[in-house]
Amino acid sequence: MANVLSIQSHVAYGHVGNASAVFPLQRLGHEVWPVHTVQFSNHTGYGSWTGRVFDGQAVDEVVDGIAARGVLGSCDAVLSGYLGSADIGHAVVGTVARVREANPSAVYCCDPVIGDVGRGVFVRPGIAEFMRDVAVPAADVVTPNHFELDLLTGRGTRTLAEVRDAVAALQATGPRVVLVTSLDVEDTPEDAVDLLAAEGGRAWRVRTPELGLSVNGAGDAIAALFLAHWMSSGSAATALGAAASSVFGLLRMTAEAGSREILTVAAQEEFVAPSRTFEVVEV
Ligand SMILES: Nc1ncnc2c1ncn2[C@@H]1O[C@H](COP(=O)(O)OP(=O)(O)O)[C@@H](O)[C@H]1O
Ligand SMILES: Cc1ncc(COP(=O)(O)O)c(C=O)c1O
Ligand SMILES: [Mg+2]
Repeated sequence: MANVLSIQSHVAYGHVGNASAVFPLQRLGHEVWPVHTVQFSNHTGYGSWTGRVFDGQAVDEVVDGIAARGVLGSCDAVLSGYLGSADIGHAVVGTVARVREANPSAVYCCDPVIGDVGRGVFVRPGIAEFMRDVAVPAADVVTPNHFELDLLTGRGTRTLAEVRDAVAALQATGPRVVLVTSLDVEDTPEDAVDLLAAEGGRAWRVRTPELGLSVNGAGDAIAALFLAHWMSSGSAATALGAAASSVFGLLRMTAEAGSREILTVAAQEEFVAPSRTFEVVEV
């Protein structure tokens, strides 16, 4: 079981950021040390929300307090997501350096939350550049969606071969492991969603049905699950299959209930024993 320092947004109502990532990790038996980059009433997909964006100092203060407990050396992973500001991003990367100093085998998983197909870029100016130039190069594992992969690599990938090239280009900047979510390439069927994971010059794909819903927070859940399964199995292929199957189960229940928020709590069995598992194919 791992100790995961999860530095992400928090919402009071609903499930994005830490409010999406923390519980699945706990349900799998991991300890999570959540540090919040923002505290909002609800996710920004609603168009209006209250609450505030914290700053780098606010993140540093909490990490200082954790360090004062003498436990940074037992931190196995840092997970980061929605940042709020580039200043917070610098605090995250500074925290990663502190954790690695205390535990050289700790890993950093960066979910480079920038935007999405359709919605475009939904973070503040400067965040995309910060992700590309600072956070992603510092990471061991990154989990962009297809839109973010293209943006980070300055490409417009349409085929699996182009995606693999872009993933290799991203790996050349630092991260060993890449998970691309919501992959939509030329041979992706209309009614399907692809995901691709790459590690050590190899890549694997999983294909699930596309569900008739559009939700926020699925990316935050899949990044957390992928990291947890990658740490426990040591295999990107295994982690891909497990994370994709769990998130599919979560979203299938969400779609059946017609809920605007993902059913993180009600669908908790899906994190432990997905009701449907999908084949992992090397590509
Ligand atoms: N409408 C959907 N139907 C099926 N699976 C989905 C759907 N939306 C999200 N997912 C699953 O959740 C994963 C993460 O969602 P995604 O939208 O890519 O994350 P993000 O919110 O970071 O953009 C996708 O790769 C896919 O496996
Ligand atoms: C506060 C906050 N955090 C995180 C996210 C990321 O959500 P997703 O997992 O859908 O990328 C969003 C997206 O709306 C958000 O508003
Ligand atoms: Mg995302």
